Amino acid sequence: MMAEAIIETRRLTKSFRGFKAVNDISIRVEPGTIHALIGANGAGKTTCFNLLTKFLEPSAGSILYKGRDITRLKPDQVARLGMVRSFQISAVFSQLPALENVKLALQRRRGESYDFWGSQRRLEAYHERAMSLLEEVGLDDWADTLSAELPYGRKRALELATTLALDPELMLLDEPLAGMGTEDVGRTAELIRRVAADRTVLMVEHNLGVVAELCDRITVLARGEVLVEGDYATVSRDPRVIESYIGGAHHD
Ligand SMILES: Nc1ncnc2c1ncn2[C@@H]1O[C@H](COP(=O)(O)OP(=O)(O)OP(=O)(O)O)[C@@H](O)[C@H]1O
Repeated sequence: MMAEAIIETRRLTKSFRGFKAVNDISIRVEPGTIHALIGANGAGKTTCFNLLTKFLEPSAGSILYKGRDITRLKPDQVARLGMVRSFQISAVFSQLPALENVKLALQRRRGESYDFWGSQRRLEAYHERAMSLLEEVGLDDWADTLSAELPYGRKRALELATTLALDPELMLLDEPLAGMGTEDVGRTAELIRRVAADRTVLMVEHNLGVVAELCDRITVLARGEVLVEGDYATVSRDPRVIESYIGGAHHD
């Protein structure tokens, strides 16, 4: 018997005025894996991701999180179940230092109110944990730097730290390497590998080199449907995948 998927879609469909951007997609993400959704431009990756993270309502089909039907839940409800989308839910306050942002995220996880004027003492309780999260993402030397002043790659690392503060079981990363230079790509990929050691990661990513390096399993989408699924070696030599990338307007 197969292990229970951490997240699973069953015949998931999303139509926009009759056009099926996601058409009858059934995907299973196994716990403890790094799983990528890839595909040429317009394949339906973002739509699928937005359905999973509850930013869009499906037209048909269902989504199960650890066997529980979450199709009709709201993003904050699924976040509380342990499924957190990075770079969206974890908004970073640019005028606060990196450390304060992580403390606020820790506070939010506890469901405490958003009172950062009066709650200095309460935030201090999170100091140690926040520092260790910054360390985890390689930002310990940047703790006092205003978030706005962090270099781009470091900003993404901070966003990852604020996501980790919510202690997710499943992290959903939307193009985590987009817009990064080579050095940041290497460091961030390493970071994703590290944070994935004791959780599951599902990501949409265009950088196939990194997908090859990082991901245990890859789902290739084309025209809103699952084209192929498997490890990188399997999907990368599949003629349908090659055709879809060459035939499709992929320009990343
Ligand atoms: N809100 C919307 N209304 C109408 N059509 C949409 C909407 N969102 C997406 N689409 C269409 O659905 C298809 C899939 O789009 P989607 O953004 O999911 O693809 P993608 O694989 O993420 O592409 P990219 O790599 O370019 O981001 C595209 O043809 C797009 O034009």
